[in-house]
Amino acid sequence: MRRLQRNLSVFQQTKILLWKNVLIKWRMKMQSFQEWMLSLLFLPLMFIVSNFMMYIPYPEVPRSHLGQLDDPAYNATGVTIAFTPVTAATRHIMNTVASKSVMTGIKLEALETERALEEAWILNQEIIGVVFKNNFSYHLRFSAENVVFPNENLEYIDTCYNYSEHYCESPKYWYQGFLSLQSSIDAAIIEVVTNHSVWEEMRTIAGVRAKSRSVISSITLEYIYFMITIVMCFSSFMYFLSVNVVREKKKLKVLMKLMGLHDMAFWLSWSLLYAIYVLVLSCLLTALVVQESFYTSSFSAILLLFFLYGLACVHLVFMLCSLLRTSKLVGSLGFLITFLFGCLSLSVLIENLPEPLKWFLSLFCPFAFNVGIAKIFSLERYGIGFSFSNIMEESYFLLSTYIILTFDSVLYMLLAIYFDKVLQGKYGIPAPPLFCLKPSYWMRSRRGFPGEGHRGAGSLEEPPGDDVEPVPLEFRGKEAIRLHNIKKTYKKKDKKTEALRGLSLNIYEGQITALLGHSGAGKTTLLNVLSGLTLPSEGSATIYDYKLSEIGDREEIREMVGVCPQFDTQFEVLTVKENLQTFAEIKGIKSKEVEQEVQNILELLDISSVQDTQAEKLSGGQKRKLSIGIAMLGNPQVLLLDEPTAGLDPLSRHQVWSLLKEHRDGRVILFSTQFMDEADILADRKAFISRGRLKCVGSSLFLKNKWGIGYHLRIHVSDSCDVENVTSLVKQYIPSVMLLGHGQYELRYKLPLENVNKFPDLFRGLDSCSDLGIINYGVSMTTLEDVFLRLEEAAVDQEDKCVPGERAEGGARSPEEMESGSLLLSDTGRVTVSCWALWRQQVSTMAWVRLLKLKSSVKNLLSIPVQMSIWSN
Ligand SMILES: Nc1ncnc2c1ncn2[C@@H]1O[C@H](COP(=O)(O)OP(=O)(O)OP(=O)(O)O)[C@@H](O)[C@H]1O
Repeated sequence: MRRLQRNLSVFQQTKILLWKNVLIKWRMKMQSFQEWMLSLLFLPLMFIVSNFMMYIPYPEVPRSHLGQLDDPAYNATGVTIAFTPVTAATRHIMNTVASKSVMTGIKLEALETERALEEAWILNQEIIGVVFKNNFSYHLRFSAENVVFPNENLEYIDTCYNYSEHYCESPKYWYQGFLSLQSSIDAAIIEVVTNHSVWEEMRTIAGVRAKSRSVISSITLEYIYFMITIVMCFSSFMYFLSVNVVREKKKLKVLMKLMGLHDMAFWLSWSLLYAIYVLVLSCLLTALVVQESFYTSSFSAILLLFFLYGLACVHLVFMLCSLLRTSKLVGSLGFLITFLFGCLSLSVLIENLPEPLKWFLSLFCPFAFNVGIAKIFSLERYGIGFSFSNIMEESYFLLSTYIILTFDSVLYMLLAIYFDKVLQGKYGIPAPPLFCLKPSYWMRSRRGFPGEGHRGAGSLEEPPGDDVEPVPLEFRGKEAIRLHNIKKTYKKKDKKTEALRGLSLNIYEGQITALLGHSGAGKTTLLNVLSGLTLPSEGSATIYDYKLSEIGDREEIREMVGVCPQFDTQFEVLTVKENLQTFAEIKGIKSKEVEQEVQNILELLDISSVQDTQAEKLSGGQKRKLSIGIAMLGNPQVLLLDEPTAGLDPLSRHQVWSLLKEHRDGRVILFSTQFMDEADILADRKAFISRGRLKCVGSSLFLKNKWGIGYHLRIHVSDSCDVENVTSLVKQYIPSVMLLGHGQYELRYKLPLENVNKFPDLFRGLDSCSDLGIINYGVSMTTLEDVFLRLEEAAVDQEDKCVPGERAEGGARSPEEMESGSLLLSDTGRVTVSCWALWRQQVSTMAWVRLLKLKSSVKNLLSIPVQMSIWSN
């Protein structure tokens, strides 16, 4: 066995997969083109949105005279002013205000604390509060509806309903008494401190509203369009990424994992490729927004914000891919999350959200990103802009946006790896929810490789019985795979399928073992258990004493096993050679040996001529050969092949047989097949499985003897032959002969096994009676196919006895049944419905199919909380 590089680092595997991803992207030019076209569409869209205001004719609010401070129409009269704290100075100031201000009929209330002031306000909401910080500075506390509502994003921007001056917000300060009170307190302080009265000057203060275009409705609208558009800028990447990742994850990732792929490498390779995509698009977007909207901000600071957001979106897709099974679901949910949380983030434009809620919502990257964008808008209004130079001062908030987006990215990635490990896919063994707390996960067992002095410690004996042929002495102690009472039950709602029902078997090093059985017997399930694609429901299985049930041991097993699954697994757009190179490197074959190993496999399987053909363009047989080649990379110690020659032409089958025979010494080869001749020629040991149980195991000779049907005699005869005469002749030598049937020119007899010694006399007799019309004859031994049919018959009989009146699913049917079944088929191939009815039928059928698919998608979505609740229990 070729010694593979153990513990190939995540970095090395990522590099291999990244290169593969780049190749795939390059080959799928059409998809890449669409992806980029859709992404680049955002540039003109952003341009239009950024200039949106220029296309909407918003009327201006004109400059207007509000009035004079001593005009009683604009002055609050008879108000209650509560002030705090109460000192001699504050009391003096407030008394001066009450006696000299333009405001008339003021009632003063002195309160000890600000808290008392708030409580008084709850009882009487007409109260205006004055909170002195010292003798010269104070806060005015007005009811929210009497002043402009403060907002960190929109402060200093006037809000005017209907653009009419009367409905603007800022004059509230004038009309609701804020300015008169402020001026009065200022005048009182000046008088108290300087002993100089300014009350007369104060009366002449006039209010003027400046001409402006800034109205909240239009500004908010502009922001809303901008923020919703920009938050969706990576949507097209998200969609195409989900399609690629889900497709690869479904089939190829399982196979790559069987070869020792680190989860992290798989995700990182996609992440790195898309990081480049995100970077390019971020540069273009930044160039645009810096030009059109964020004039004073720096290019690099905005670029980093876009980049971190793009990366978080990519990792969000990874997390969804781990949770959901179809790319449509992932794409739709990704879009929904981006849109919903993008919209939700608009709330920061209007409300000051509580900090904990803001932090929580920031766990969703679109929200965190848009909060950052809103903050940049607010900085832009001050003319400060966002840059690295002011990140610790004015833009410190943006620093937290960077940190949150990075945190989100890492969190999504870790969750993607976690869900990928613990959620049950079609293939693969889910890890327990707390797998990372188990020491076996972190510590790999080191019991040495086969051939390092390790051999069969604590071996289980081959299950005894008449149906199991003892192995020759030289194989004793060479048990490489031990299966003990393996059961596998698939449960779906109330339906239970027992694929394996307590199967015990030893498989030996140096032998080729075939698994035979009817369709649905459990061969694939058994190979899946051994490959680590599924866990048995009961029983134990070991490969060279490494237990399949232990996570740590499974890692060791992966290094010595080569698997060819029933389905073909290749990267469709990569060529045969590139596929082999990729898998060879993932397996850990040293880089400088990869080329030689790939050439070797290409030659051994005779596929050198198609080495530069993309896998999707190969014939079924060529794809199968490639699958075998992938399994044989690195010359693994144990080869598990599920129907390796299905779809191969006779010549290719013989090539594969020779190849496997050449590799038999010192290795374990286990394969399943439907072809009895293949098992007969290739396998040293055949294991018949029927309905999940081992029926018998041994060499061809053992099986034929055990289930001995004897020999078949075929006599070719002429037209003049009389069947009776020939049969009597044969009976003279072998009385128990049985006529199986006859055609016009052929008679078929069954000769019992125990009469072999009489065969020479029989042959002599047949030779001497050519006058009976005998042209020639031949004898053939029982084939493995006969054994198979016999075993199946016996299994059906047994099943019938066990469950009267009930036949197991997938069981063999009698010829009579088959005949009656065939009557169900239409006797002609004619279409029996009219054109219009056929169209209706097809439409309703397709609609039904769509509905079923939708149902399965919904089920998939709903299964997530169920899985979660199972863990929590
Ligand atoms: N994922 C699954 N869920 C439910 N039942 C399954 C699943 N996989 C296999 N089965 C059932 O388990 C039984 C054994 O299937 P298996 O694929 O192991 O048979 P097989 O001997 O390999 O058949 P074939 O030669 O046709 O591939 C069948 O009845 C099958 O329907």
